[in-house]
Amino acid sequence: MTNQFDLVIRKGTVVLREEVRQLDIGIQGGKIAALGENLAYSEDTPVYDAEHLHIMPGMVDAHVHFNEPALGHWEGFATGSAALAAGGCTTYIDMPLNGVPPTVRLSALKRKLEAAEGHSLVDYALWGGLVPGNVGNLQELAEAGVIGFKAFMSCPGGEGADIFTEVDDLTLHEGMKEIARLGLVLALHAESEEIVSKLAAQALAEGRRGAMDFVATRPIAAELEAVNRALFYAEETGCKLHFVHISSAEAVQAITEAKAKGLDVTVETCPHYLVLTSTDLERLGPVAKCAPPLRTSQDQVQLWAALASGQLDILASDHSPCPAHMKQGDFFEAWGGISGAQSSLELMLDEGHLRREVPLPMISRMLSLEPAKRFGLHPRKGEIALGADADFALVDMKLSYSLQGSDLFYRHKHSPYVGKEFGCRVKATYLRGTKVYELGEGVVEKADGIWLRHAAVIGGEEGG
Ligand SMILES: NC(=O)N[C@H]1NC(=O)NC1=O
Ligand SMILES: [Zn+2]
Repeated sequence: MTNQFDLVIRKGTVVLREEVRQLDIGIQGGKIAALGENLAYSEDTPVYDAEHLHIMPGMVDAHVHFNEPALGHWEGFATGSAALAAGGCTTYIDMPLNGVPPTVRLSALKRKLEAAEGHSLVDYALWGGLVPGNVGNLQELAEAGVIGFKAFMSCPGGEGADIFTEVDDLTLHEGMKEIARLGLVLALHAESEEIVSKLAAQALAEGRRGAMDFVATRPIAAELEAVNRALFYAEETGCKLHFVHISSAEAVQAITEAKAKGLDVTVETCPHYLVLTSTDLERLGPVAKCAPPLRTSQDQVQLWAALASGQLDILASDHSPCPAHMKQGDFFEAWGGISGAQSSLELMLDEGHLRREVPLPMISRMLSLEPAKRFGLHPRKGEIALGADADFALVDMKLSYSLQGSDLFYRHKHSPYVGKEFGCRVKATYLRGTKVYELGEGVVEKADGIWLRHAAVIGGEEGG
């Protein structure tokens, strides 16, 4: 019997949840309709020959900052999602800050959705924000379809009168109670404002403005203190937590212990903490400035060990772009945020799998499955399985290249990875069975990405 498929991706090395197998993938109506060793299909079926390629689930990047509305000249949905498509990412979750207004009330969510609609090349979900004064707005945001809330425990920086501000402890506590009631996850940027602001003031007063001076103002202790404080409130309130961009094995350990105690908490790190160090910050300049900052190579070894032992749940880019001129000047004035989203999957395959032999299903779990599950996008997104969306990154694991600025699809073509040698490369990306990127051809023109709401809250319906 032959099946009728819209497309067959033939003989790729497919990264499944627990194993890697050479399989054909039959796609019908944008979904994975068949997975098998020798699928039968009619002669006129379009076929993509993937015999020398690995097929990963499209990355689900739970942490990007696209700057619309209002700051689209930093990065917009069109350019940001094009970069993601080129990097093998098929779903992203946009953070509630670095656009104006920040996504902290329903009217702002509507502005965000208007900016995104018709401009995103891949699918997206949205975070709402928790800030002082908006605990009463969380319910309307949850009902409208945000997948969770994000709060900062240290000052986020940014522009505009309607700025995203860090939470005080009371807001954090009250917010957690409300978010627990709503059943969603609170994502936290965990650095102690008390510690980092005082250290920064001291450094500036003493005229210390270099890379290492900046790093010293945001020590691991500041991360660990904030993590422990938040865990205390989580235990009090029953709120589910997700710690974004954790930079130290010490903080990962504290979170692991909290999990063992039964707290519902997950931890994310970003490729830049695994690939770059504070020495690279000195060498590269503010293009590699982020918060928490890059750590030492010894810290990085420990973070890899934490990853290898299965203590990390999610890998996300924390793509926080800005115009190039904002990455000039001294380390305290320059924008804090790395443009890296296009490279996340390649970085993890290259540095994690090719160089350190982390198994592919494990990498894929952190890039795709866990974020999809944690934020209500699974089973539609996150893995290569029957019935799921046909979202794939097709990767040539032997194609090495040196990343050039001209390869980048960002609005501003700077990244700390320009000049880096990669041992593998994304060859093509498929979103719901449609090719959205192919190496050499670039990205498609048509922006067919749709807004995804939280599956458990809305029943898996896409928005509109
Ligand atoms: N405002 C903002 O995007 N901040 C992000 N940048 C960064 O390096 N860490 C962050 O949390
Ligand atoms: Zn961020």
